[in-house]
Amino acid sequence: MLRSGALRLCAPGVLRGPRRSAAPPTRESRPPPRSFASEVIRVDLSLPNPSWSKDMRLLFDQFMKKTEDGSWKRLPSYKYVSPQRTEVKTFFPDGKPVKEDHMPQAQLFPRSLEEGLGFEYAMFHNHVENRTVCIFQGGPYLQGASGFLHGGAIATMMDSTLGVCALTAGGVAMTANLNINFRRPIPLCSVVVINSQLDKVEGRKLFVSCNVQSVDGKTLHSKATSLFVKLNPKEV
Ligand SMILES: CCCCCCCCCCCC(=O)SCCNC(=O)CCNC(=O)[C@H](O)C(C)(C)COP(=O)(O)OP(=O)(O)OC[C@H]1O[C@@H](n2cnc3c(N)ncnc32)[C@H](O)[C@@H]1OP(=O)(O)O
Repeated sequence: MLRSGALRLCAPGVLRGPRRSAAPPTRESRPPPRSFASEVIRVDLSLPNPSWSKDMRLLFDQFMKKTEDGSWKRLPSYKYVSPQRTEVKTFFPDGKPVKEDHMPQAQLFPRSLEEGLGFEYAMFHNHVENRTVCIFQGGPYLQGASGFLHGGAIATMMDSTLGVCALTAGGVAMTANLNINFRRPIPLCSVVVINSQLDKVEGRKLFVSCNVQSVDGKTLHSKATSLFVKLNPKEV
């Protein structure tokens, strides 16, 4: 009952079509060929698509209005991060470079599922206030308890939002610690707002926090505090 109720919130068409079956991967889900056109690689995925629900579109439009005076910026987002580099230097002296053969398959994890089925999101950043907001619609492939989002999927989006907040303020950094309290479950296919902020900087340490709320702001779904550590400049 709950499950079907939650799924009705999905935009029409999200659960239709070959995606439900064990059909072969679509062109979109296959690793890009080496000659993958750069315009395909550079598709900005933080723009509305047909899988977005009405709530998601309304929120997106509200935040786009906030970008008009320049205080907020929409952050573009891409699936393929470094597709044309054949060998990528890691940030660690003892880290092995990513091998040439793996790079065409490398995708940003939250962008790796098909449209509407996994993570649909857009982020906005306020440079003055050091805040990043993510509007997030979790699709049917992110189910944990029946009808609700998996905690790992929620953690992924919290980490990503906190990461963007920390990275935008401090440069290259990685999550050292992430402390989450899950307070209320998030119905599958519903939309939530992740509000993150930079709380404190101590040397290389960036302390950030966030909460996850329902669109109407009445339900606090989750809260987190996190530490990001800027990578040692000698190692970058
Ligand atoms: C283009 C697309 C973009 C897309 C952007 C998308 C953003 C996505 C973001 C996702 C980010 C991730 O998931 S990252 C993946 C998950 N994270 C990881 O795999 C990181 C693994 N951990 C590490 O590699 C390392 O521990 C580091 C880099 C975090 C820190 O190592 P380090 O550089 O050697 O620094 P270290 O000396 O240990 O610590 C520095 C200071 O931080 C403190 N510190 C370190 N760890 C902790 C800790 N857990 N809790 C408390 N304090 C800590 C130390 O006490 C020290 O304090 P003091 O003595 O100075 O006071």
